[in-house]
Amino acid sequence: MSDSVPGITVREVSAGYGPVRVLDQVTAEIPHRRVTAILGPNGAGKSSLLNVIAGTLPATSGTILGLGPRPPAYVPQRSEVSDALPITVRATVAMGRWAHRGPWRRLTRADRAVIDDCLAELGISDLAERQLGAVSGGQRQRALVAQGLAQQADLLLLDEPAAGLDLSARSLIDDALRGARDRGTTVVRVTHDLEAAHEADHCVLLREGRVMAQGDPATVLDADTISLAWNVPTPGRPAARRGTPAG
Ligand SMILES: Nc1ncnc2c1ncn2[C@@H]1O[C@H](COP(=O)(O)OP(=O)(O)OP(=O)(O)O)[C@@H](O)[C@H]1O
Repeated sequence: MSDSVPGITVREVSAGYGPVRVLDQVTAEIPHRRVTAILGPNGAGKSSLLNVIAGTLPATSGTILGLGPRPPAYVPQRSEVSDALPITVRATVAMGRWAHRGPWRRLTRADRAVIDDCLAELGISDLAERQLGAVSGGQRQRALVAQGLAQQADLLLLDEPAAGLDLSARSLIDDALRGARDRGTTVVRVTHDLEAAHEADHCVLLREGRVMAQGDPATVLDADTISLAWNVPTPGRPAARRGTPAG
């Protein structure tokens, strides 16, 4: 990796909900100024790990090293955002500037330029004056990603930003995340999509609250690892059995 700046280190982090532990001694590297995909089967703990990094789910043990002084931008799953909010698409994206301005301060010309750029980057400029509740789910999702980008944070965390989107919307989001990376942002996205994980610079594969593998997606995501993680058969071979040690 050409970048010598240290990334974020998740060190032996455990976390859960009440007495239930859903992350168990997770140790992972998040390289600086790269796109990292967190992937794994349903319930593996992906969102929980993202929330621990975001600081919204406390770790019961372990530490996160290398977080900068500025708060991260966090883009929630679409399902967590009400579509009944009486707010336009533009105002939704403009909220991303609050981190810089506070909610009641007037937007500057520079803020408006950032908002316009983010709307354009996600292909939703023509929807800017529509109510958030009056655009499609996929368009709303893009507005949330645009809001995250508009924060211009050092660390951008996204929980399944492309879930349920069509091919062209997915590729807009992939391009936008790579653009943010190229401008110096560290991007972490939760995904179910193996293709999106392959597009990332780095991946962390979780299963049952533990890191199963991490590193370069082309190396990590081989057919045997995928088969073991999701408990599905490798083509031409019987399914790997749950809990069976590799090899
Ligand atoms: N608020 C909560 N209260 C109690 N348990 C929770 C809560 N949120 C998640 N869990 C549990 O924690 C575990 C990990 O959930 P998490 O959402 O982190 O997994 P995930 O890998 O993101 O799953 P998915 O792919 O289904 O979105 C699951 O067993 C889930 O049921």
